[in-house]
Amino acid sequence: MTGTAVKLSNISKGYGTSRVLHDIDLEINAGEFMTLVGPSGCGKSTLLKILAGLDQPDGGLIEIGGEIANQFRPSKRNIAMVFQSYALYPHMRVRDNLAMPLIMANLPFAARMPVIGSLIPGMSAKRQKINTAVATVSKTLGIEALLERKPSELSGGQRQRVALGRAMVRQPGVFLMDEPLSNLDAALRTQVRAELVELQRRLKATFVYVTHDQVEAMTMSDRIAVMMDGAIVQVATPGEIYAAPADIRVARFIGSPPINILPATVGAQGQVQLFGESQNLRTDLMPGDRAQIGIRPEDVIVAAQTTLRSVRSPHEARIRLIENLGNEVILHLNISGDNQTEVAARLAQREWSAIRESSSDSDRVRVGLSSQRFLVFDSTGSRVQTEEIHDSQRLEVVS
Ligand SMILES: Nc1ncnc2c1ncn2[C@@H]1O[C@H](COP(=O)(O)OP(=O)(O)OP(=O)(O)O)[C@@H](O)[C@H]1O
Repeated sequence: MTGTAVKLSNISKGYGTSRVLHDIDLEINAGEFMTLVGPSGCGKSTLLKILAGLDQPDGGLIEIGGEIANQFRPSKRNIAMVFQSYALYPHMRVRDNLAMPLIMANLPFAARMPVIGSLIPGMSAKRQKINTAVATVSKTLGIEALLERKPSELSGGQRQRVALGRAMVRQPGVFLMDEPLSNLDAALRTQVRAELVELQRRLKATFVYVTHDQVEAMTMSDRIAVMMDGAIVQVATPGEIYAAPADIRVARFIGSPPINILPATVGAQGQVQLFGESQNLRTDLMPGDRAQIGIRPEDVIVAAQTTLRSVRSPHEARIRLIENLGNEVILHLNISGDNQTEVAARLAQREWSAIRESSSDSDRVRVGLSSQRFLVFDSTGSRVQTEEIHDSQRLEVVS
């Protein structure tokens, strides 16, 4: 099984008067794990259905394996789809559920009858081929022991694997998956997530995977396409999406806890100003423009309030809430003097314990916001390039 490339150009779609997809362009490489991620209602499932042939676009081209596929019926598109509801035939054993797509594609109606079918010449060879394909897929997915069971006798994870097996038997070039893990509990989700990635690498198949879960998107994908309001805002690797989001909506959507967004302005020489103080960063924005600074919670420097160990040019902050996650701690802080500004900071548990031990004030900490870590967005939310002005006042923890 090898993957097939997919290209979507200018895809648009509306229902009634509302436009759901706006000129979508997306190229997916053969053998790539591409995830469509975005908030509920942004158009992910609609795009997947259009790719599958279950819905028609109002405009635009769908190319699968280099061929224009707009007019191809779903069964002719060399794709298989796995939905969140596994849609297994409840009255059939797992073996028959797995065989069904091949039976429908390869055996004429009469040959599907148990008795008459066995009398039609040439059919037993075809049946044999189908049995072999079912055996191969069950071995790949480790579900051989389940073949004689009905779906009601399976766990959620096992059903999910059977649904995947049913997609695999026809050896499609492209797998489309719409939230396939959402019916699984948290522990099983993590396990099946890893299994799916491993399977995709092994099959070298093209996966187009829809989820609203950013953790799934970040951990599974070669590349992620972030969708907002019917448009693709950014297509990039998980690392790039996290470190260099093109848009403030992408920055906010990826990362947990979410990125901190602080209001800023632009000074006379283009320097970024936060809390009225000039930062070591310059942008091409016009003096007087409004800007927004994004800083990830793990990039917020926290130090004890009452010890020598502190932060240069610190902000005083009051601790509003402590979320203890065991291995790490999320602090929700109010920057003093400006109770409107809330900042979340993420620390390793060890770091937090050290701060606690060295501080006599359990309500307050010092916070450093290093401009080196700032992502700067203009007033429309597009990220802008920045340049460091000088190095001498870099914020850092000093002893
Ligand atoms: N058949 C339809 N008729 C009318 N509107 C529809 C239809 N299908 C989808 N929509 C609308 O199109 C928009 C996009 O829906 P879609 O299901 O593609 O979003 P999604 O990103 O997959 O959301 P979710 O994560 O909640 O599944 C939504 O506003 C939805 O209400």
